[in-house]
Amino acid sequence: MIAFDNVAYSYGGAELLSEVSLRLTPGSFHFLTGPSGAGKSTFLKLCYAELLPTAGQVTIFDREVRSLDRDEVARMRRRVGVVHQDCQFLDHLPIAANVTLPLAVSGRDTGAQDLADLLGWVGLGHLADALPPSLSGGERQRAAVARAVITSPDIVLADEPTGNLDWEMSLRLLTLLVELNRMGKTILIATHDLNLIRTAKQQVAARVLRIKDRRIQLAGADL
Ligand SMILES: Nc1ncnc2c1ncn2[C@@H]1O[C@H](COP(=O)(O)OP(=O)(O)OP(=O)(O)O)[C@@H](O)[C@H]1O
Repeated sequence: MIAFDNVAYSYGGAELLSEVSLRLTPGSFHFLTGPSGAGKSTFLKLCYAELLPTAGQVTIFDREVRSLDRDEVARMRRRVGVVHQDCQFLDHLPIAANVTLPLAVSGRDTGAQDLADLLGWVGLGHLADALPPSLSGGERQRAAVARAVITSPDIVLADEPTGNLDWEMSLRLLTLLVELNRMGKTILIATHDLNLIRTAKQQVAARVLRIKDRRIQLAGADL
């Protein structure tokens, strides 16, 4: 589904990531962990061609990312839902409009019932008309999950989705991501939160990737 072959990435200076070779297979559940500044967000951006590797090959849905033209990148991105670290909502639009934005920009519509079902699933049915600044951190993150999955993506990437949440809210968010995985979606979550990883591993066969010394390795069972 996503394959890295001997990938390196540098923002211009020294390499941040080197010799990264790994596969995210369909239906898998991965965490990505590592110290602040290690390159977790950068790795996620390589997974949806927001960044192109400076060496090696990244293949998404069987296509090497450098071979994709602009339309093909746009089509590929509809199959990858991203929960961004800072949510990035349009504050003047209600939550319902923010959540459906990825469909609206590609000229598609959402059935009212589908939208109501989706907002109900993330526990925001009562906040469809609310503006983003009035939501709590946990509500914003759940809206971000709804927005990431409105296009029915095959893969969901989440960048520190529980970063500012208390434990109860973190668990609620984790439950949504585990449910998505049970629906067959491939999940990758970048997080510092080792408790979240341990809790997830009791619910799902999650594997843990760790960035260390610019390489990404599969962590042992100790996590
Ligand atoms: N656009 C950019 N230009 C130059 N350097 C960048 C850019 N984006 C990120 N970096 C640097 O690359 C390094 C890795 O950043 P990245 O955001 O991928 O790390 P991270 O592991 O996600 O960190 P955190 O856990 O703090 O979010 C950092 O040192 C960062 O300052």
